Amino acid sequence: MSALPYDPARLAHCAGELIVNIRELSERGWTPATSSNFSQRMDERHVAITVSGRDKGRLVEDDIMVVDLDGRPVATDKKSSAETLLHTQLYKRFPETGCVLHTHSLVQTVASRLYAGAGHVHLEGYELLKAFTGNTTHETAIELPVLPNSQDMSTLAAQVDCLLDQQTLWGYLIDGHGLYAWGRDMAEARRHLEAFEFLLAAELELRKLR
Ligand SMILES: CSCCC(=O)C(=O)COP(=O)(O)O
Ligand SMILES: [Zn+2]
Repeated sequence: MSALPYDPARLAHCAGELIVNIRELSERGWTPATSSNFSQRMDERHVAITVSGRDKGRLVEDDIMVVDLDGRPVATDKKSSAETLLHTQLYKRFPETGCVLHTHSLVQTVASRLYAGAGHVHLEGYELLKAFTGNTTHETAIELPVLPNSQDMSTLAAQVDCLLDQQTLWGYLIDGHGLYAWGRDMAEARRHLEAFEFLLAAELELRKLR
């Protein structure tokens, strides 16, 4: 009988799924220099999340820890991601959210710089917009928000909350920093992350050609 407030088998399952997926994203160069962080919901009150400062391409099971929905470590003295609050705010707000992925690819970072002034990236007319849950046609548009960066996670989380009050979102950029994307499970969050990456790359390519 475990004295832990969560199911350790569920943590092991989440850690396994996170590590495999993070390694694949890392191999694409999306997690340079220990950047990026990742999480999965374990149950109504617990989230499995990456430990802060680890090389995300070389994670082992011990690099995944548990926090509650307020971002407090549970039954561990490990330090969770510096950006834990940006994950837990989504789990707290949306019971259906099952996975949050944050990466620092070159495309995401360059796009965040170029579109910070506008405050969003307008993505329209692409077949790949159908990768976002809820979209059934290319004849649609998405405004991907670009938030000013901050070392104060409460400031950033408040800005995200403001956006979520106004619109349905599957992701946002932070200026000079990277991309957050999420979904109901790993497969959906990854599809959203990969779609944003592709669409941002397409927009950057078009800007070069125009
Ligand atoms: C060296 S990257 C700076 C921090 C960051 O943006 C990031 O994504 C990684 O932080 P963590 O604490 O989750 O390792
Ligand atoms: Zn980051």
